[in-house]
Amino acid sequence: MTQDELKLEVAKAAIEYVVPDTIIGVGTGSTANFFIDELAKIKGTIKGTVASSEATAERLKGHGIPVFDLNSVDEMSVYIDGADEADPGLCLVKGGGGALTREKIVLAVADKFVCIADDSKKVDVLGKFPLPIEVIPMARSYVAREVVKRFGGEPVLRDGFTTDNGNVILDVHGLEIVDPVSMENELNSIVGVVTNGLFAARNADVFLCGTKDGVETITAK
Ligand SMILES: O=C(CO)[C@H](O)[C@H](O)COP(=O)(O)O
Repeated sequence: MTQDELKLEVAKAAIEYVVPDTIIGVGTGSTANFFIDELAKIKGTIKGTVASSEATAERLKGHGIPVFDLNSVDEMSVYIDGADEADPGLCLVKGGGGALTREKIVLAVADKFVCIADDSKKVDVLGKFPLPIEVIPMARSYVAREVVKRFGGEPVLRDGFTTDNGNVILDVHGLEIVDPVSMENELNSIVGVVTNGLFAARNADVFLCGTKDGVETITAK
């Protein structure tokens, strides 16, 4: 099975978690795109969606799926999104597509987080994938120095990339992430950091993991 076939399988499986007559939070990335295409087939059963990026909003609207401004939404049954890494406790690294901040905001409103990914994203310890940090542009050098001072690693500016919020991304290579919750909180306390790609303080509730033997449903250990 190709990676795209695995992504399609988890996207289909995620449809089971779509609650009729509610608003659904939708993530960003290639796996989320497969989910959007599946959601289009049952669009009449939901009230609508909130998108975690401009790209996702565009794809949803292209299918004729209603997209609400988060400020007009106070209840969301589920948030469905991909990940770059998932550990056994379902703490995640996200932000490979640069949408981490809006993803975290949309997730904050949702009752449940269903992560969808192929099994290449399953890891024992987070940190092989460079950790994205969204940073206010004028603070990038300061934040990079602080990250190295506090955690080590090598922050690299994502060249030519601006987030939907007008900010830059530092991808931190070579981090040893032993305590994802405390690292997430401490990184967020550095002035100039908008947010970082650790989804640990609020982790996934369910991980639908695409394997060659089918979709494995994993809940946090
Ligand atoms: O966090 C993300 C975007 O900011 C994505 O969920 C993550 O990068 C996974 O993407 P893909 O499904 O394309 O592998």
